[in-house]
Amino acid sequence: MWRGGSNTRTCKRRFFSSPTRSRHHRPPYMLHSRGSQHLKAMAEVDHLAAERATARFDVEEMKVAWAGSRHAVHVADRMARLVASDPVFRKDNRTMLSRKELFKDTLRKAAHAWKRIVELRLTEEEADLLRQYVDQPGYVDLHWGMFVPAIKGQGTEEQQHKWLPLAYKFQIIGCYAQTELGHGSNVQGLETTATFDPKTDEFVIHSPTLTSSKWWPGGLGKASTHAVVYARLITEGKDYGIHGFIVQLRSLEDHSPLPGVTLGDIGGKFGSGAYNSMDNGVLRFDHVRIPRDQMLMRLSQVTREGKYVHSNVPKQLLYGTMVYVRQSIVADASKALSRAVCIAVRYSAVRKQFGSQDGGPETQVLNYKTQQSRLFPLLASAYAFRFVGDWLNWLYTDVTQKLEAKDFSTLQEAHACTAGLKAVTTSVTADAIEECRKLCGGHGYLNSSGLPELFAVYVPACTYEGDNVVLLLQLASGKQPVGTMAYMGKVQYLMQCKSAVSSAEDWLNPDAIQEAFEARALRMAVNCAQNISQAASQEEAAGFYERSPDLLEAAVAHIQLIIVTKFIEKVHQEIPGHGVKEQLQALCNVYALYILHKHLGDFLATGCITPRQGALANEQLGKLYAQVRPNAVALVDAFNYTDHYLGSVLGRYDGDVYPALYEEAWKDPLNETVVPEGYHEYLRPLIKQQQLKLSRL
Ligand SMILES: CCCCCCCC/C=C\CCCCCCCCCCCCCC(=O)SCCNC(=O)CCNC(=O)[C@H](O)C(C)(C)COP(=O)(O)OP(=O)(O)OC[C@H]1O[C@@H](n2cnc3c(N)ncnc32)[C@H](O)[C@@H]1OP(=O)(O)O
Ligand SMILES: Cc1cc2nc3c(=O)[nH]c(=O)nc-3n(C[C@H](O)[C@H](O)[C@H](O)COP(=O)(O)OP(=O)(O)OC[C@H]3O[C@@H](n4cnc5c(N)ncnc54)[C@H](O)[C@@H]3O)c2cc1C
Repeated sequence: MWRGGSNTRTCKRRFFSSPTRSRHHRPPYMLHSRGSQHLKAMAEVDHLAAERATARFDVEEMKVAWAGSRHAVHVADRMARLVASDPVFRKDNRTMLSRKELFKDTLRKAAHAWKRIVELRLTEEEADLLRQYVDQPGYVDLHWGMFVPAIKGQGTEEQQHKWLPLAYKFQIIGCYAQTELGHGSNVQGLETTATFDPKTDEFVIHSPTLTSSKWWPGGLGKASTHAVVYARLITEGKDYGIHGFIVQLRSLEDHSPLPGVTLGDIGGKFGSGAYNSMDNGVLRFDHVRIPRDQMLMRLSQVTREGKYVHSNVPKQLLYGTMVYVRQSIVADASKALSRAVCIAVRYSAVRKQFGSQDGGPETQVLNYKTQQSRLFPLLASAYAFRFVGDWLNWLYTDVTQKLEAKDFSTLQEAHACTAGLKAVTTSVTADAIEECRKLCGGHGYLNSSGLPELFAVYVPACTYEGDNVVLLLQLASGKQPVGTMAYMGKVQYLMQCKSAVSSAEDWLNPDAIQEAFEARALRMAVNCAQNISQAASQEEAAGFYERSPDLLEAAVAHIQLIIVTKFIEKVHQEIPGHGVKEQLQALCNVYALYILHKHLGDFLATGCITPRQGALANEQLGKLYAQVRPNAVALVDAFNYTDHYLGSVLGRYDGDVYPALYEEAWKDPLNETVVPEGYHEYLRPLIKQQQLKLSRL
């Protein structure tokens, strides 16, 4: 009832095409010289072979641990290769396309992807992987990711029967039109109205103000024929709040907007390429009439007479589509983070700076302790997010099954976990991609590194599907000591316990880590509760408002505890493959001790550990980095990404970075001509003028 979509992992992102570039414009030495042969010869070398040889674990088995099963590795491999070998899915020039070219390219790729899906009779799992590897955000993401789930979750059986077959075959294209110009976070504040007219048995959809214009929905601007529109339901003169309605927007014959519908794209967005492949849109209604049966009526109904009837279910089920997408966003966080980390680790193993004595080899930057201390926690976070994503997917499936049986007991827990994990994993991932760019030095700033576009595509995840701060504040309500809150039942013990750690090695004990994280989260929550009641002698809401910055930090502590706990649980399981469990154990400890070190203030202020124990954690962290170092390249190989999917000259599997960087530069449109356009207009007159002035002196 609550979910709407399949649990297939999802991912959003960009595309691109590659305008053919003439090699004639390359300098002659690039075409025929010894330099070119030299570059070719170098390309046959695996610069990372020595790194791979030092790995102390079975990489193939780690691929299974990462992907979840041997079957998952196999399917992902096939789909990644299918995309990488198809010229339509080329993406090396995406950042150089104009907005119009990029959008058309997105339409072309989506159509081609669909053709391949039908021709090859791909399963839903395979089709979704194909969509991910095509790697270009587009209307299909919202069609499959929100429009279909909204109908599944909120539509009656008849409505599903009518609309889903049309959507499944792309006879209609849908989007999710909730956010307005004036309100996004505050869903209850939306202004669009759906007023029931009993005379005609229709709803009249209307945008009464400028701020009621729908604004942001992906796929709305240019592609969608239909939308699930969220509007205030008004019947018998009474406003019953926000409900979903299926509304046709464009003609199925010529794609023109239907009468009373005004719509378009909201304009260019952050970064080149990136999310600009998506047609986020604006939409206004001028008294548009739809049949009554296009209100999504699973949760509540309006009768032929106009009577409002609400089924005996929590009204928050209306938000089910958002919860579904939030859990898929958590799974996606590990994908985006692991891509960035893969690029930064491989490049750091290739890149050398300083350290040469008497002409000897320079130091790989990956050997610098500072590089390790910035990069390895991100590597560990990628694995941590992967496993917590799997757990959240399980939780989501479980709550969905319970809801089908009218058991709503875990609804609040699922909402809090999806909201909190979405907020923490996306914020960390966005920051981490930027950190990976810095870790790659100057070359990281080039589009060909893949990192600028990855960042630009990823960073709105901190905002869409719920602003991260707004979502974290949701954790502060309705806490009961069940599920992931169960540790709160140990309040008496956790409020006074003292960590027994007395050596750096003691921090390798998962119980020591678990206890410190539980005590910190609990004490921060209790402190907040006390401060709120002190701040608000009159009213709790005032105290909540006053202390909301502290609540945010307490919410983050709770979510970090969940991530650590799920990683520890994962490592306790049977994990096949030589050395795989040991590596995951090390990464789990890196993750936990890194968080402890970074948030040391919380642990000290709440008295969970002493300054000496904090120092021991940091000492152990350094030892763990040394343990990770020889395995680092193999640990990112285990993500099993093709060079096509990574889209980065720095992250190439063979580590042959320099020829690739050099080649890539010549593909820039500026290098199409030796003398730039504008030379005769602006440069030559300037130079000549100055020469003339000088000659007069
Ligand atoms: C090429 C062909 C390919 C073929 C492929 C085929 C296969 C494909 C298969 C799958 C593909 C999937 C693809 C997926 C891709 C997805 C891409 C997505 C891209 C991202 C797009 C982004 C879209 C959007 O952004 S949509 C808009 C999102 N908007 C928001 O998130 C708004 C945020 N605001 C809110 O959520 C709420 O308003 C709120 C929670 C902040 C506040 O709500 P409120 O005012 O109503 O509530 P209160 O704060 O008063 O709370 C009352 C009470 O309710 C509890 N609560 C709140 N929310 C929930 C909930 N969701 N569930 C349960 N309970 C909830 C709250 O805690 C309170 O509880 P109390 O106990 O305290 O009363
Ligand atoms: C790329 C992208 C794609 C999107 N796709 C869709 C889509 O397909 N369909 C759709 O319907 N929407 C979509 N959205 C809209 C998106 O869901 C909203 O932008 C998002 O929910 C944030 O809401 P807002 O813009 O109203 O932010 P605001 O709420 O206005 O946030 C502004 C600031 O106010 C703060 N703030 C707000 N409320 C509080 C509070 N109570 N306490 C403390 N601080 C607060 C926030 O933290 C933030 O710092 C998309 C947005 C983006 C960027």
